Amino acid sequence: MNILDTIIAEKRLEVKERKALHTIAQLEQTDGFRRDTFSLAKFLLDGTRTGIIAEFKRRSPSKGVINATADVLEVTRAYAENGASALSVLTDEKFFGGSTADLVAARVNDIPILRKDFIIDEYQLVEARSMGADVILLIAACLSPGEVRSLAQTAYSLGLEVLLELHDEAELEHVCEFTPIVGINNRNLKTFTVDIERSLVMASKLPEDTIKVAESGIDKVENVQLFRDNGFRGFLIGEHFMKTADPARAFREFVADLKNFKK
Ligand SMILES: O=C(O)c1ccccc1NCC(=O)[C@H](O)[C@H](O)COP(=O)(O)O
Repeated sequence: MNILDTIIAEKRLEVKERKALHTIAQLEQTDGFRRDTFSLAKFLLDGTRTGIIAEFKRRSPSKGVINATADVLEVTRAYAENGASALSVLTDEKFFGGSTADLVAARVNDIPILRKDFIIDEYQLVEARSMGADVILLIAACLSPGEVRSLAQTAYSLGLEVLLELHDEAELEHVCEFTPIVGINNRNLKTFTVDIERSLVMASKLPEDTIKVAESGIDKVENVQLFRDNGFRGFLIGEHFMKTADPARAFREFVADLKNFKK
């Protein structure tokens, strides 16, 4: 069993437990359902921001503890105020040290928030809306094409957008009319190897009007520029900021370098 299989097996148990705590009807009564959601597609396409989807990630299966002390409010505010197009907030506790509370805290920011978790059940979509998310992640490596289609359609009916994550050519069959935003994960989630070229290889294989997002292993402004040159509008970056003692500062410096690089 690889790490992704382990995470999904745990997630099935977790979702079962969470369903016993709150019914869907109860979640639908929460504040999250009374707000208008922000559109990730619009924020990525409008060109006034960096395209960076800045991630708040405390730890990961591949790296262990990344940052044990970072404050979610301070870091996500700095991301939002300095040009992030969206936030990605881990809500998985067991493997990433995230929580619902982290996403709720980040909701003070007026930019789209991706609930970064392992979505396998419609109940998690209702939870995502309830906690204040605007976008959910669907990972092709742990869902069938039919499951992606069904979950994505339900997400849109709840006012949520979808970031569909692919890694290789075999997963292209997961793309459907409900997944206009597609991320290419440069990290193989089964082996943890990172190959920044993955996004480039996959770019030309996606439908032409896809809003393309490069994910993982991005630690240089040169990477972002190369992805931009190849038609990418979004860049999901976590560890490069979170591994430092001051992720807010690391983000500001990265954005400044990116602006200078363009000149
Ligand atoms: O990062 C891991 O170890 C991992 C393991 C299993 C499933 C998912 C995993 N990571 C999720 C991601 O791909 C990243 O959090 C995201 O793309 C940001 O990547 P990075 O900039 O390299 O932190």
